[in-house]
Amino acid sequence: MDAVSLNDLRCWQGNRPLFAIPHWALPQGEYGLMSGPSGCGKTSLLHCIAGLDSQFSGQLSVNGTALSELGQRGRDRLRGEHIGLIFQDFHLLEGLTVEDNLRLGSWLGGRGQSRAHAMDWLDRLGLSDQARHYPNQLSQGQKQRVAIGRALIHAPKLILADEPTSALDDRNAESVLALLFSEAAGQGASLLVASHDNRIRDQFSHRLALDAYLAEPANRSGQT
Ligand SMILES: Nc1ncnc2c1ncn2[C@@H]1O[C@H](COP(=O)(O)OP(=O)(O)OP(=O)(O)O)[C@@H](O)[C@H]1O
Repeated sequence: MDAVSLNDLRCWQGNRPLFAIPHWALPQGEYGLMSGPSGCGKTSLLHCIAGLDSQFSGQLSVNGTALSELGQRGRDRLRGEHIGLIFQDFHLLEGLTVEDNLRLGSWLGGRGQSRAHAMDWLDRLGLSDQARHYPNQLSQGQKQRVAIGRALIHAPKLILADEPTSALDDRNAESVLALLFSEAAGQGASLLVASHDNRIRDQFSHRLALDAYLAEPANRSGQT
């Protein structure tokens, strides 16, 4: 079974078609990179896969479940239980400490909100000293790590990461990517990263280049 399967998938923003993908799949347990220029629709597609956006037609399946057959509540449940989404702008809750952002992620994912579990994660993320800090007291790299921890603390089977390295220098980009790979491997999860960061391209064996499928100019075909 594939972690993500797209067939004859068309996505829109409002009335504007973004792209049409004849077929693409990410096998379970593997790592994929979705690339394409700014504004081509990478975030839109990640949000469709996560069940946050339903502006698509065709078939989009996550771990064998067709999203079009689920209502909003079913998509929310699928995301809560099986998907970890790392937003491009982190979306950390500014009024909560780092520790409480993680505990909230654990609770939303149905894993309770144990302090020990959150502290264990903060240790793995190298953020134990920042447990009582608020997001506005963190660097970009630290915020990225909190966002990763919050998305992964409930052990999702599919990890979706939106531009996780683009705002980071080489050293931080490398360490964030290493963290994503090691956590995905440790949890037996599949990983789909959306990025136009060419530094990370060669590290993925499965690639979806959205440039090949843009609605305008006319579609070309091709899976890289
Ligand atoms: N809420 C929205 N309302 C209207 N248009 C939107 C909205 N969100 C995105 N768009 C438009 O949809 C298109 C795709 O946006 P999207 O954010 O998915 O692209 P992207 O490839 O992720 O871009 P980037 O690499 O810059 O993050 C863009 O042209 C954008 O302007």
